[in-house]
Amino acid sequence: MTVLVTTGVYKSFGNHEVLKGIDFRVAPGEFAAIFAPSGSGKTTLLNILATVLKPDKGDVRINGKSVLKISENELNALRRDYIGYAHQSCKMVNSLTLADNLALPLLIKGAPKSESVRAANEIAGKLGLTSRLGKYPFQLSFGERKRAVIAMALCKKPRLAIIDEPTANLDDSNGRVVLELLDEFRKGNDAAVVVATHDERVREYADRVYFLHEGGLHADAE
Ligand SMILES: Nc1ncnc2c1ncn2[C@@H]1O[C@H](COP(=O)(O)OP(=O)(O)OP(=O)(O)O)[C@@H](O)[C@H]1O
Repeated sequence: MTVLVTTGVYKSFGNHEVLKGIDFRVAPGEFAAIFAPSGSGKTTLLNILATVLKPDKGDVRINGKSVLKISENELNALRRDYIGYAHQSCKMVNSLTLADNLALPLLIKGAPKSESVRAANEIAGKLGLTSRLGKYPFQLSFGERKRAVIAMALCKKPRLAIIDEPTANLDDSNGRVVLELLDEFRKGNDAAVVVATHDERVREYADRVYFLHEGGLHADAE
């Protein structure tokens, strides 16, 4: 049983072939780490896994269905209910407080307001953001925004969480808090977690480690 499977995924921009036949899979409860040097196509790959970018060739199957063959409505439902994606750009809604940003994914999923607020408060507590809940995104540090977008990705309890550089912009101790939370999340929810990272500490948590190099995804030889 798998949450996500890609087969033979290719992606080019102009004549620059960035991904050259990516085969990847992740199962429920599994933590997969992709080590990727800057410019190797990490964001391109994560965007494809999260369904926000289409490959030129190959297939991406999520929850048993090819995301290239389902309707736009089904795709939106998949993104809303099944996938939590923390993109490296740390996008938040600038006109909403941190508390409202955190509650938003659950409200969009259709959860009652009380449940959304409770879940937002809970995850803010776990990530040391409680004192920042009333602040707007522009009032947050890079590290706080990083933790906020991870919280937004996880608070709706997706079956598939895709987190770009979970520990970037974080000090050692906050980085460790985030990695522990991701580990607890996948174990507690039988969810698949996929991260792209440069942080060697991620190896302690990952079931599978890959390298993205020259357009190919290679399993760790260790
Ligand atoms: N929309 C686009 N149009 C043209 N070229 C693009 C586009 N998106 C990415 N690229 C190119 O594809 C290559 C891989 O980009 P990508 O953003 O996936 O790299 P990355 O590994 O995430 O890098 P970084 O870690 O520095 O963000 C780069 O050479 C980039 O310039």
